[in-house]
Amino acid sequence: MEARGLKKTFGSHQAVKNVSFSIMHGEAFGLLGPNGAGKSTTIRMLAGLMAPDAGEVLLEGEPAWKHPEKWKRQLGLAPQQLALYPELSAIENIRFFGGLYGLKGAALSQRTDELLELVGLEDAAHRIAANYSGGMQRRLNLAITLVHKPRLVILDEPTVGVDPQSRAHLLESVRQLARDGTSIIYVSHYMEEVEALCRRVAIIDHGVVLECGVLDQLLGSVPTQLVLHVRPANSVDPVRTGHDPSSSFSARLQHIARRVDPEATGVKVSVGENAESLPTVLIETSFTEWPDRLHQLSQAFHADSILIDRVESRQQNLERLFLQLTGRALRA
Ligand SMILES: Nc1ncnc2c1ncn2[C@@H]1O[C@H](COP(=O)(O)OP(=O)(O)OP(=O)(O)O)[C@@H](O)[C@H]1O
Repeated sequence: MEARGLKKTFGSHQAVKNVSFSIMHGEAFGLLGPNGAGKSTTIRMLAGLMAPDAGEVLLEGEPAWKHPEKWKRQLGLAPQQLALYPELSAIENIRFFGGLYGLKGAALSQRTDELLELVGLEDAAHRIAANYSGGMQRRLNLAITLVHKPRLVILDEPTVGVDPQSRAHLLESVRQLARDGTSIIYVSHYMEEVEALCRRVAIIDHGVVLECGVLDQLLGSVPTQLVLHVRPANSVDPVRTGHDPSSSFSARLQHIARRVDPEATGVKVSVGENAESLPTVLIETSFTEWPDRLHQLSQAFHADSILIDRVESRQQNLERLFLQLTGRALRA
C-alpha cells in the first residue's frame, strides 16, 4: 500500500499537508508522531474512511478507489475509539463482525477460536464486553479487526491507557501477526513500542513526514552521546570544600573542552548535571569519531589532575531522533 501526497484540511487547519510513504508485503511499519501530528487523519484516508483533498492511496500500484471491495477485504483498521458492542460477549462480537464479512458455520467458529486465542480472551469469551477492563476491550477490538484475515492491519494507538498485562498481550499478538506475514501499520506515540515492533518507520509532525526509512539506519544518523562524570583528583576538593565555587571547576573543564574541540562542535560541559552536582562533560559525535574524542579528553583530563569516574553512553533512540529533527521532545 502506498500513500502518495495525501492532504487534508479541516476548516482552516491543514491537518495533513503532504504525506507519502509505502508499506511492503509482510512488514511491520511504524507511524510515529506526537498528538495532533496528523496520524489518525492519515490512516483514515488509508482505510478509505475519509477522502483526501489531494493525493491518493494505492493498493498494489493501483488507485485503491478503483477496487473498493478489494480495499475493504484486504484491510483491517483497529481505531482508537473502540468499535465493538459492549452488551455482547467476545464470542458474540467476533461472530457478529465475522458474519458481516460473510463468514459462517464451521469457518466462523474456527476463526472465532483462533482470534480468542490470539488475543488471550478464551477465559472471558462468554462475559459481556462492558464488564471487561479497558485493556481487554482493546484486545477484543483487535480480534474484531482481524476477523476477515486482512493482509494489512492498521492499529491506531492500540495500547493507550491499557494495563501492563493487556499491553504485553497486545504486543505479543502484533508480533504473532507479523510472524504470520500480515503487513502492519503500527500508529503510536510510544517510541519504545515502535522500536520493538517495526523495521521501518515514518515520523510525522504537523502533517508532514519528517523522515521515513529503515529504523536502524535512521537511528544511525543520531549522534553518539557519551556523558563523562568527572571530578578533581585532588583530595582537598575545592568544589566540595566550598573554597572554590563549582563554576571554577566548570571553567577548567570548559577550557579543556575548547582545547580538544576548538569549534565546539561535539564537546559540551554541563553544570550541575550529576548526583553530586558536579559538572559533566558531554561528547556528541558520529559513531566513528567517539573513540578519538574520548582518548583526547582523557589525556587532557589526566594532565590537569581530573579523574573520570564514569562514562555513560546515551542510547540512540527514536526520542533523540525526533529531538534532532524538530528540536522538541516527542512527548511534548
Ligand atoms: N474531524 C476533524 N475536524 C476538525 N479538526 C480535526 C478533525 N480531525 C482531526 N482534526 C485536527 O487535525 C489535527 C490532526 O489530528 P489527528 O487526529 O490526525 O492527529 P494524531 O496525530 O492522530 O493525534 P492523536 O494521537 O492525538 O490522535 C489535530 O489538530 C486535530 O485537532
